[in-house]
Amino acid sequence: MPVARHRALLVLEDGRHVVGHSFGAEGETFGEAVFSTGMTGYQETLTDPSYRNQIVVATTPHIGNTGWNDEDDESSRIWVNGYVVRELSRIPSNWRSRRSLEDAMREQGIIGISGVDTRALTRHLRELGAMRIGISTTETDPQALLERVRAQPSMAGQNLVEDVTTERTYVVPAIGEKKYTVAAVDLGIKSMTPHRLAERGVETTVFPADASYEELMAIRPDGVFFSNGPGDPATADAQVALLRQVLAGGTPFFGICFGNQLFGRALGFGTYKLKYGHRGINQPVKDLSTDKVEVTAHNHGFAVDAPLQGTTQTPYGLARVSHVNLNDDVVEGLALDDSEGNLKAFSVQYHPEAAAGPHDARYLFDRFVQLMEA
Ligand SMILES: NC(=O)CC[C@H](N)C(=O)O
Repeated sequence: MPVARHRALLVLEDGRHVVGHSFGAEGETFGEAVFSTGMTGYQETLTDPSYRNQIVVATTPHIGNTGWNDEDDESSRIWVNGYVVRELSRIPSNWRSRRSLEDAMREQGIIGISGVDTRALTRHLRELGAMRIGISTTETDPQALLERVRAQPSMAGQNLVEDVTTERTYVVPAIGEKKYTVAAVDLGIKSMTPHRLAERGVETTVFPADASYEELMAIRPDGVFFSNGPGDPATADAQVALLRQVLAGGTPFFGICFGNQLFGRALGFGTYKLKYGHRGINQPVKDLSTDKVEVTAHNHGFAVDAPLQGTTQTPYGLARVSHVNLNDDVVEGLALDDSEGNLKAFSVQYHPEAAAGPHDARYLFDRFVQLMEA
């Protein structure tokens, strides 16, 4: 049955506007417009806390085909501030589906707009860079909405860790025999990450982002993990200070995405905002230690500024870039070696946990386990 749809208005901060159809909740919403090229995995994308204060534009023209299930959420809720699609599937069909994408969005108050040429919008964002966006199902005047879009803060300078981190410490048990204990700092963690560790015999204790070094060490961890997360890494000084204590103490460390950016800052490198970021599940990354290329899942708008070649002396050891993006040479991984050349700590900018795939980068969890073993 075709649904009669209300009008929705989308306005970008440069004044470009599009009229489409409302889906999900009604009202008005703002954020940073970012495009994702993943053809699958919208449920994982929408529930990724790293998308806090962002409105996702799906380049894939047909979204919602497999509905919404009870298993694939990456966290307790949808985090995006809005969703922009070309065409919404009218009949979701999958054996695991429990409700439609639209029902899930409506239940959680998330505003969507369909009927938008999202490929044209993406080309525009690629040319001009990520920008602020507003969607409204109540406003009809683009100029009025534009003024409210321009009154929003930009993503640079936003600290969003407190919005997404867990209030209480919790434990994700190992699957099968427990071999290692990891202290994970939740900066916006996705549930697949402790799961990948659990599959390898790791029990993960997930801590709030304001946990102290003493609290982490109280569980006598074999390794410390810093998760992905939303916002500007330059605002997370407290967690950078915590990470420096971990590095000085010598506990093996692994970081993903935001965790990679904070590792970079802890080592003395800077971070900067990319023009439009990497979001999708087909980004080619080269592991500089093996020269192997892996196809990887990404969601980042910031990156670490570090020399691609050579090593950098830091108070914690010798730092080097371990992975690089083959599309644009962006730093995709960092490693820290001790004076004997043994790995002490490492991180990647992309997502080896990749719930929606691809799985090329899963070896990184094995690398973390090997590091704890050593
Ligand atoms: N997925 C993430 O951890 C994102 C990190 C950071 N918020 C960025 O946009 O680059």
